[in-house]
Amino acid sequence: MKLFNNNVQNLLPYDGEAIYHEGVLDPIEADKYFDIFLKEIAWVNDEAIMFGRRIITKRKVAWYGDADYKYSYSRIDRHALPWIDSLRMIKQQIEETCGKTFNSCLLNLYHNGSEGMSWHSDDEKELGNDPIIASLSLGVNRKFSFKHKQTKATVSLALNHGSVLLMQGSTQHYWLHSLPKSTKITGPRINLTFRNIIGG
Ligand SMILES: O=C(O)CCC(=O)C(=O)O
Ligand SMILES: [Fe+2]
Repeated sequence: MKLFNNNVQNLLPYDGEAIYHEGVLDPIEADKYFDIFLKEIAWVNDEAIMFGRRIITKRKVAWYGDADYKYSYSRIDRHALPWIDSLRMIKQQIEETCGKTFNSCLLNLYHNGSEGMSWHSDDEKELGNDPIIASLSLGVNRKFSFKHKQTKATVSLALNHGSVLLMQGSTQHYWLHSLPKSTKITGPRINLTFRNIIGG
């Protein structure tokens, strides 16, 4: 495991901080966690209400946390499951590496490039004013993009196997982010976003 302090560089030109750390997990460790999470996480298809209709996504999700937090987005209430050992271990490793603590984790499973995540900000009130989000990527490398809400400036990067992207400061106020779909991508990816739910 690498420490975070070397070569810290903000990818965003203004109005937020996004710091990318390659190789936080070495490939063998990252492979191990990918296999464990694929098997052990209680994956479910995500639901959202759009234009008054209930949509079921192909992407799978799961949400774990310290307590039975209620968290709402896309107009659906979700309840956190209690941590399992493998998640507790990786959470501790991420916390030590980035020097922050987290009380919940939202996981995403993208089976292939036909699944992605559209433009959004993680700005739900449960996350507090300037949320700190640590996003661990496992599996195939995928493109990730930011777009500024006013200037429309974009910043893109690859999120590689075993990397962590830290988003903090005013990022969620000013920037949207997305995981674009790509027909070229045939393999699966698991993403863990560690967050803090305030006053859950
Ligand atoms: O899969 C990713 O890297 C992005 C996930 C994301 O933005 C989210 O869960 O809010
Ligand atoms: Fe997000």
